[in-house]
Amino acid sequence: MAALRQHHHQQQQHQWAPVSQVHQQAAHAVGRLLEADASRRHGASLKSLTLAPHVVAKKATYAVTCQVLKFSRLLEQLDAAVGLSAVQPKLNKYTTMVLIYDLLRGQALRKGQAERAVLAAEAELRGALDSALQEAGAKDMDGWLAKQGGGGEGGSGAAGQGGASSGGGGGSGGPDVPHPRWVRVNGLRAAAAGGVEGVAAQLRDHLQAIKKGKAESTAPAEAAATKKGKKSKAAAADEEDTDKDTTQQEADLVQVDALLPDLLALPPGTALHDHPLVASGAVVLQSKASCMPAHALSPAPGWTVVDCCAAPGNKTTHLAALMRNKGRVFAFDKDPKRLARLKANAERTGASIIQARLQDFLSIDPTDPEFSQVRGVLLDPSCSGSGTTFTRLDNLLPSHAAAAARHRARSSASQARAAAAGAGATSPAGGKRSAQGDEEEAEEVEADAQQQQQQQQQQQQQETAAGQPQVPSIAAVEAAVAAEAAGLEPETAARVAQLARFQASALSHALRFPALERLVYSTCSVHVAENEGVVAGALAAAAEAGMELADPFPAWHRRGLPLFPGAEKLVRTDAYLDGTDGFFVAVFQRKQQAGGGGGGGGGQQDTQQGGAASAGKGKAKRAKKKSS
Ligand SMILES: C[S@@+](CC[C@H](N)C(=O)[O-])C[C@H]1O[C@@H](n2cnc3c(N)ncnc32)[C@H](O)[C@@H]1O
Repeated sequence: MAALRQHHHQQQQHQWAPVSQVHQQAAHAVGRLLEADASRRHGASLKSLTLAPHVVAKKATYAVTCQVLKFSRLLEQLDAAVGLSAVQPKLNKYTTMVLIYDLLRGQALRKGQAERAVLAAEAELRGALDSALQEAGAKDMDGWLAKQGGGGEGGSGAAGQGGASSGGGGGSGGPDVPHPRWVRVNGLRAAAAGGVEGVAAQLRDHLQAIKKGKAESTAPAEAAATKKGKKSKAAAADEEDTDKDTTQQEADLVQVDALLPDLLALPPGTALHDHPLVASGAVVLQSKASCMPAHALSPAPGWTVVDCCAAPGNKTTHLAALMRNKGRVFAFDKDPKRLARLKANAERTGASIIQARLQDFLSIDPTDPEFSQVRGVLLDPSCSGSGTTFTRLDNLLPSHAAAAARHRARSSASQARAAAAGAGATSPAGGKRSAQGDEEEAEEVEADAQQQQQQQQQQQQQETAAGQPQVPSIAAVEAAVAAEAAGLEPETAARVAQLARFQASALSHALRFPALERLVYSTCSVHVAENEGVVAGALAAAAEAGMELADPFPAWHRRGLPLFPGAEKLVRTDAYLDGTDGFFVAVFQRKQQAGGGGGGGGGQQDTQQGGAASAGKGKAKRAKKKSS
């Protein structure tokens, strides 16, 4: 502390120089993320803060931010122990954390007086680190992290930078296999590039050029040996085999997705933000999950479609592309900034049939004559975003570490109880609430929910066997939602419940378009409350409107939770297993009428849309008559 005070005194003689730009950017991102996390707000993601176009040295900024977040509690502890940000008024807390991290683990601190201020406290910081590690029973910082049970970076790799990084799971927070870089080929702009195949070929060339550049810079000795003709026969044979492998690898670099024909998978972490195909709108950086809803709606060219909560318009522009810019897409959003982004995206992607409207979707009247021809509706409302945790790297934030620790504690407590029960032991608490009361209560609710769900399923089976009509069971869904809420942080549970209420109102509103043939409801949430819960709540209204659930992707393997009949038609994706964000898609389509002909959109759905168009038209006419 004495050295620090002296340094601080000297500092006051000089003008304060700013910290280096990477440190500054990382500190800004760390501050935003930690503050949002502390107040349980769902703000900007780590990637959007560190890989945004205005960020310089994105890779370094991203890497430092990830590391500082992983060690944030330790870094805060060290800052508090030494009193760095307290003594140095111009060193804010987050800058200090970034600089301490770089001092202890990262690159040597050189630039700027802020860095020098931290350097002046190096001995004290190292002393504080030793004490903190000792207290945690860890040998080093990695050991400290392991003791916290965290550190998984979730396949971050060199995300967004440097070509074909393979990334890596690296801990408990993420899957072993990182997500591919998904890109959607935009048919409205990709013709000049040769369509899907042409774009794939260009992207392959791009990746190979990056690879070649890297290889040349990393293997000068090999290159020199080859030039001088020093290759042995064995080496030449090896090279031939390698060439064959390379051809295969080159083809594998960019693959057309098996489910969605306009989607390409590139190696994880491929940086394309500045690629000309992206700038021209021929390629849209959009994940596989996010591309599912437009395909699930599968609007035919000429349809009138409503995108209820549309901005920034990834799915809206996708709809326009599938409709080949024929027909009309009403795009509503109540956020002016986001709607401005939608308009810019529509412009860039050449989606000219979009009518962007700054309006609360719940305030529009679906029976207004203006909407009498609406045949397709896409509802992708605000949601908790819990399926994007992995992509957003939220697992690096303290609240997630705490939730994971609680989850582990719960699991080991129940294992211990199961073991005790197996040995015929009785609870030492003797029926009273133990210190783990809250955890146990949550487990009891969960067990209760499971029991109710089983009873419900048995009842349904009996009813089916007895030939009774199947009434969708809401009780099982309610039980699952309650069990889920019990396992969440109270603030998160309240937020999810509030979102689910909005989603339910939006869905019932969306079902009111008189000529509706097909409706897609989607979220990037993994919560039952926002997914199966919302759909189950709308089944009665949907049936009244003549709509029923349909399966948009019969070939897709992951389904809705089996909480009610028809849930097998719902589509889910799992961020840890499916190479894309956790996502949910439900499709309602107009019930087929006996003898009805083919309806509108094409796509992969399991049932024809026969009769839907004419039924819709009849309804639309009636609505028009009524309103005039
Ligand atoms: C999940 S985002 C939509 C993402 C969009 N579908 C895409 O793919 O780019 C949800 C959007 O709903 C908007 N929103 C929320 N409540 C709304 C309401 N009542 N009416 C219209 N838009 C709303 C938010 O402003 C936000 O832009």
